[in-house]
Amino acid sequence: MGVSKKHAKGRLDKFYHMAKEQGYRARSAFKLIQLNKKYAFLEKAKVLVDLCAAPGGWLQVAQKYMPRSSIIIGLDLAPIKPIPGVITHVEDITTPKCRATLKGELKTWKADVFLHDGAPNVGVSWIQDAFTQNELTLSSLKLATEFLVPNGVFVTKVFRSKDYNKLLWVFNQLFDNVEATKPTSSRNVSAEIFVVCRGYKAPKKIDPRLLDSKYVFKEVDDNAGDENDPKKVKDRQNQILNDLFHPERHRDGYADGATILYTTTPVSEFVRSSDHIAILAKNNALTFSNPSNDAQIANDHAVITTSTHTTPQIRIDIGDLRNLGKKDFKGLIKWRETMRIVLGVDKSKEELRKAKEEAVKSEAAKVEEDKNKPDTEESIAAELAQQSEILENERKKEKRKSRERKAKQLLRLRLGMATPMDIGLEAESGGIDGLQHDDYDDGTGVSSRRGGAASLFEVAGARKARKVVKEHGDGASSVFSAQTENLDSEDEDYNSDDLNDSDGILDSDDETANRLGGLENEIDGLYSDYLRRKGERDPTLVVKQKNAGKAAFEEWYGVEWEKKMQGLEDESKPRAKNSGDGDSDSNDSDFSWDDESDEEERQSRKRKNDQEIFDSAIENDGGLSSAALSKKARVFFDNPLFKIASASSNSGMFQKEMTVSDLIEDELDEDEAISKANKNAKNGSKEDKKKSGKKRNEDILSDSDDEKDKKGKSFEVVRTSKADEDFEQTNSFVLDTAAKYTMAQQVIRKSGKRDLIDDAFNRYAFNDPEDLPPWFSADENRHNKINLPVTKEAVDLMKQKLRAMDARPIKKVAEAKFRQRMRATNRLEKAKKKASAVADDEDTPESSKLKDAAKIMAKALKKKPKKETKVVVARHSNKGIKGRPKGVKGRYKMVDGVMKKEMKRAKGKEKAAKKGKRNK
Ligand SMILES: C[S@@+](CC[C@H](N)C(=O)[O-])C[C@H]1O[C@@H](n2cnc3c(N)ncnc32)[C@H](O)[C@@H]1O
Repeated sequence: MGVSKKHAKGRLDKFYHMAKEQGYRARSAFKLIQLNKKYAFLEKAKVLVDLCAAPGGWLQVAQKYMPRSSIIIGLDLAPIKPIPGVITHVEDITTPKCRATLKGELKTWKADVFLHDGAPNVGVSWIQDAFTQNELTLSSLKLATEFLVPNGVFVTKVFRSKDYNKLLWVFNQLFDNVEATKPTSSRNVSAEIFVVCRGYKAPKKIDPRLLDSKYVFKEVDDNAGDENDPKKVKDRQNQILNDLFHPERHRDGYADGATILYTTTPVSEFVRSSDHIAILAKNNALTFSNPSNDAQIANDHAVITTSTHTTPQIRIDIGDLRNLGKKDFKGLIKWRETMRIVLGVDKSKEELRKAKEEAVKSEAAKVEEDKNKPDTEESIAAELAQQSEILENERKKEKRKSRERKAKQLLRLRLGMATPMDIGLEAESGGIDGLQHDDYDDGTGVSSRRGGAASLFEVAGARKARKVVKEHGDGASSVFSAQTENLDSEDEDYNSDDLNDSDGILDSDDETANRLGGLENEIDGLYSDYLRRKGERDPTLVVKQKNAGKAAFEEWYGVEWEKKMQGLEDESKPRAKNSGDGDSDSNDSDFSWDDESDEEERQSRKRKNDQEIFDSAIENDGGLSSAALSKKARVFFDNPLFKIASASSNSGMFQKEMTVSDLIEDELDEDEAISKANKNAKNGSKEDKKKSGKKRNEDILSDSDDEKDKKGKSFEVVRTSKADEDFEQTNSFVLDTAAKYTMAQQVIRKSGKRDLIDDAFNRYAFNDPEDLPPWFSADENRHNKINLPVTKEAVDLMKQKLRAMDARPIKKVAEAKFRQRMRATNRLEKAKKKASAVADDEDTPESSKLKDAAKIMAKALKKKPKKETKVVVARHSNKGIKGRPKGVKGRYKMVDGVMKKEMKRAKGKEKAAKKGKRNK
């Protein structure tokens, strides 16, 4: 069969491979095998005629299954390669010549079986274009009726269509038993079906109309009259396309009206027709034939054949439309579009573009022409109105933008992010364009670029700025109020253009002041809330702030302190000025967000300022009232412990005015005292040690009054009498050192409290072993072992890992094992393939199939015996030779006599050892 590989590729299925394996020329061989399996007509047949037999798959099957020395004749349009015991002829089965050839071969014989597997196809000269598939079937039946023995078998391929039933009816007239069947080897997507007609009636006379296609089939064109309805044409095209791309829809047969006849259409028609999809669907092939000798078709074909776009692939595709895939169809449709351009039916893209350009040009020329026409009064008025509207819109837009800018600027001013001087200058220069609104945090009113701690002072700065604005007199305040007004009207104006008209109206001064005050309070309130929330959310903030030099300011003394500080700060201002620190006033106002190099300097100045404020606050207060404390701090200091402590000390919470530097010094002193005490405890006599052991804590905490005076520090003497020791030890916790202060801070946090307790256990509390009770020492000796900073589980895990690492085979061994496994897998795969080929072999009986497959698998699984290495002693003729010794096949190893003896001895020892083991 002349089918190109490309077209056959879709058929490379199981039966294709099986046919290849078993030496059949066509996969269709399995169709006959399966039909014969069902109806067993080959084994009994002596004479068989195969019509449309090329390439000869069915002939091979017939030759295999029919008794020896049977007569097998094959006919086809295409030549068939010789098959032993098979006669073949190149014949067209529809011609009388074929009939004569057959008669000449059969002579007086009649055939027991007639086979027909004909299908019109490309690759041979299709002289009978007008013949259809089922007409071919009728032709084969005609031959069969002439040469078939009574009771003979006729097997034919039929395509399911509306003609199918008509054919069946004809078969039933001539045969006793007619059965249609579809072997599994026949593709589901194919509409072919096989009809096995048995028991030929061999009537003496057959009505010629029974075998005449004109009478048997009658074509009805269901689509007649639809051509003028574009919707129907489109729908039909879609339907056809769908069918083309989804052939599996035809599993149950083609719909009525769809043709399966071998039809062709001239290529020219396909290219020119608008119903090209239908042409693709209807026809088996497009040809360059011109039956009506039409001049245009001839011309088109000449152009198309010579065109470079008509590639060999396109020629193959148009020659066999039935075998095309979706991609091929798309390719053909694209090719058609190109051909239409080549033939001048459609315009190319370039031409279309040019046409479009032309159209645009002519339109522009028309507009130009209109322009040059003298203006009428109405057109001038309309144009004027249009222009003024545009101008008005632009003006409004500009106004809105400037209002927004001003509002933002004001907000910056209030948050201390800009100075009134800036505003004054910028206002004078007609706007503040350099401001970036990224610098805002709308939610809290606090700049996103500054840390929370610094913000407190920035709010103060903002207030200061406000003050300055007020003091600045009319000019500055008017700018300020103008901006305030704009900020107030911001909500209304931001989104509404309709309110733009009120832009220029300013409120009175009173209203401005009221609004300003309200806004100010609002911002203050928001900021206080923000600080409080932040403090509550982040317990570590206290420590952070302390580290930043703020000395737990807000957390310990509450936000109320902010106000106090504000007052102090305001007070300190003139002082700073008086002291000649000319920059101090401009500290805040000079700061610019963009000038980051000044940030550090500013921070250090701020810290200094804070320290001053903090110190003076302590000076003024001499302690802190509970009202001034934050909620957390208040809860902490409400503990009766502090009340007792403060009552006993009678000096408020801080017994002396302590500055941050004092606290640090205290801490250093305390450390000194501890180390001193430890030294004494170590170096002194036993007695001293005892004393120091008992009194060490006292010493550390109380220190001598003299020393106290010397240092000028007021350390509290904690213990007054032995009886009070316990009570005082627990109740006299006074925040008089930095260490205690830190501890107090730690107590606030839950985890900190826990850590504090844990850390309080001190194994060095007793330095002298004699201080310890004997049971403690014994216990200590028993349990005091080195405590590794790793858990037992972690060590065990590591041990396991190391063990696993040790157990891993070395690389070479692993590789060898892998190679071994791969070889085994490959062997098994091969065996599986062989076994499945055996299982699929239709010719082998089931019982032997199973045995064969089992044998193959067993062979594959069997371990190959290790090749033995022959030991050859290098003596006599083998002495000193190079290469393989004579008469030795396979693997060998040359050894000298001594080596052989040694090997023997080693083997003997091994054996003896084994024996000994067994005897034991
Ligand atoms: C599907 S193939 C047959 C395959 C065949 N049964 C085998 O097993 O090898 C169909 C064959 O019908 C042949 N054919 C189609 N029309 C024919 C005709 N009018 N005369 C003879 N052979 C024809 C084609 O040449 C083609 O080789």
